[in-house]
Amino acid sequence: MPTYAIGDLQGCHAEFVALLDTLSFDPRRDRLWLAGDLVNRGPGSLDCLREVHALGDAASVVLGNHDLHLLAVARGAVSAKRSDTLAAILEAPDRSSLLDWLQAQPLWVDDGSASDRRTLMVHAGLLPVWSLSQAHERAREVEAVLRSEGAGAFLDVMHGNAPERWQDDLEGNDRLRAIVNAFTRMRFVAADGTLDFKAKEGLDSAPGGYAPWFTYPRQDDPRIVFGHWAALQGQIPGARVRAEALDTGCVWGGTLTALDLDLDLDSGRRISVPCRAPQ
Ligand SMILES: Nc1ncnc2c1ncn2[C@@H]1O[C@H](COP(=O)(O)OP(=O)(O)OP(=O)(O)OP(=O)(O)OC[C@H]2O[C@@H](n3cnc4c(N)ncnc43)[C@H](O)[C@@H]2O)[C@@H](O)[C@H]1O
Repeated sequence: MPTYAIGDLQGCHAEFVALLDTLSFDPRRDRLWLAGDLVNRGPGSLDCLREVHALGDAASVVLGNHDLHLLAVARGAVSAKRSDTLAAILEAPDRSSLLDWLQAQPLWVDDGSASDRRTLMVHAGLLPVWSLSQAHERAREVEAVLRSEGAGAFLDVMHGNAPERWQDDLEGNDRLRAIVNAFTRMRFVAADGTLDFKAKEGLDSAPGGYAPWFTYPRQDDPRIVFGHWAALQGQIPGARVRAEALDTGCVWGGTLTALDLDLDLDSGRRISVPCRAPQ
């Protein structure tokens, strides 16, 4: 029963089907972890959502920034951007069941062990100033709100960069937004936990005083599976944590990548399929 982790689908449905085929994936036997951003930018967002939803318990998903953006657009909290490819989902007859399911997905998935060396998946990364248990608790805070009657009120004000620096005494929507931004939008971070939201390209685009989140050493030693940062092309030079970058930029003309999680970190067993139709 292999478990495969796959990076950002972003509506690349044809490639997703091709990758599952290459893996000979069988939902009765195998398991799938999906690192978030199932939708947007690519042409097959509705099909991706339906396909993953239909996998049921065979798939574990974390929410990415584009998934959360879809939830906010769907309730009219923000307008769709010109580059969004979400219209088919918003007009679909099964829109409600798909969006309800999406909104119930977590920010954090792990292998169920309590160990400091557990394998976990988040969309963007793990904020270096948080311990493993703090990060897990904070993910649970947001997940509880998204599954509550207060979800809409938070989605209405979720977008935004402030507060950029995490502080333990943050409260209310500022606290929730800071948690969402750390888990789903982080790339470069300052040593005090301040996030940068401008730089999106490769490692040489780091603003002064900021470094990739995975270059800060941690006291604990989890194996962190993440997506989000396409320009890394799956590489994390200088990493000081055990991490696996899985967004290999399919929607940008790169590849869609799966990692066999049951093998050792150093085994490097990745399976990729090429983008079929660059955006
Ligand atoms: N709390 C909140 N506040 C605000 N917004 C929120 C929010 N919560 C959710 N959102 C939403 O988040 C969405 C994304 O915001 P954006 O700000 O538009 O997205 P992004 O950082 O570019 O993220 P993306 O996930 O697309 O990054 P990727 O690495 O693929 O691509 C990034 C760049 O990498 C480049 N790239 C890709 N592959 C590359 C390669 N091989 N080499 C170099 N560059 C590459 C691409 O050209 C691209 O410019 C918006 O819709 C926004 O509304």
